[in-house]
Amino acid sequence: MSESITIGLVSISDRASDGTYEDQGIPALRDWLASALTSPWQAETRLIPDDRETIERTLRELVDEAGCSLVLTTGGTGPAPRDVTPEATLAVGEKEMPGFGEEMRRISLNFVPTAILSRQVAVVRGQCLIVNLPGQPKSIRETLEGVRNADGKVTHVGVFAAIPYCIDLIGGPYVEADETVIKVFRPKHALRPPQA
Ligand SMILES: Nc1ncnc2c1ncn2[C@@H]1O[C@H](COP(=O)(O)OP(=O)(O)OP(=O)(O)O)[C@@H](O)[C@H]1O
Ligand SMILES: Nc1nc2c(c(=O)[nH]1)N[C@H]1C(S)=C(S)[C@@H](COP(=O)(O)O)O[C@H]1N2
Repeated sequence: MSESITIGLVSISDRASDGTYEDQGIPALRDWLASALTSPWQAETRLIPDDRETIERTLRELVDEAGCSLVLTTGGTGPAPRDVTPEATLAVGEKEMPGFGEEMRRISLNFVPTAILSRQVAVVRGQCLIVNLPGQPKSIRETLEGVRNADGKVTHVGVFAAIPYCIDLIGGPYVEADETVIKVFRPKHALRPPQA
C-alpha cells in the first residue's frame, strides 16, 4: 500500500468565509479528488477570507506543520483589489512552477473567454506543491481533469496529469489516480509496479 498523502484544500473567499453564501470550493475539491485518487489520501481543509497575511499564514501552516505534500487553493486569482492569492502563494514559495498557470489558462479558454483574467500560479515550498485554481467551483474540475468532447473523450488534458510526478520529484508520497478520470503521466523509469 502506498503511503497516504495529506492534501490541503483552501477556499479563499470573503463571502463564503463570512457566511454570505455557502462555500462550494472545499466540497468541489474534495469531490473531485475522491473521484480521481486511487491511492490513500486525507484532506486538511481551511476556509479563509481574501486577506494576504491570512493566506500566507495558512499556506505555511499547511506545509510546515500539517505536513501537506499538495495544497490546492480556490479563489482570489482575478484582478479585483481583494484578489491576492497569487501574491501570497509566490511569497511562501521557494520555486515557481509557471507551467501550471500557463496550462490552466489554456484549458480554461475552452470554457470561458475570461480565463485570461485568472493570475493563478503554482510553487514548491519544501516537499509540497501549492497550486492556485480559480474561484468558480466548476473551474476546479475543468482545470484538474481537462476538457472532454460530447463522447467523453479527453481533448485537452487537465493539469492533474502532471501533479503526481511533480510530488515524486520533491520527495512526497506516490500518488495514483483512476485513468478514466485523469490519466496520470510518469516517465517509464518512475513507474512503480501495481500493488496487489
Ligand atoms: N468558495 C466559493 N463558494 C461558492 N462560490 C464561489 C466561491 N468562491 C467563488 N465563488 C464564485 O466564483 C466567483 C468568482 O470567484 P472570486 O474568487 O473572484 O470571488 P469574488 O468575486 O472575489 O468574491 P468572494 O471572495 O466573496 O467569493 C464568485 O463571485 C462566486 O460567484
Ligand atoms: N476553468 C475556468 N477558469 C476560469 C473561470 C471559469 O469559470 N472556469 N472563470 C474566470 C474568471 S471570470 C475570472 S475573473 C478568473 C479569476 O477568478 P477568481 O478570482 O475567482 O480566482 O478565473 C477565470 N478562470
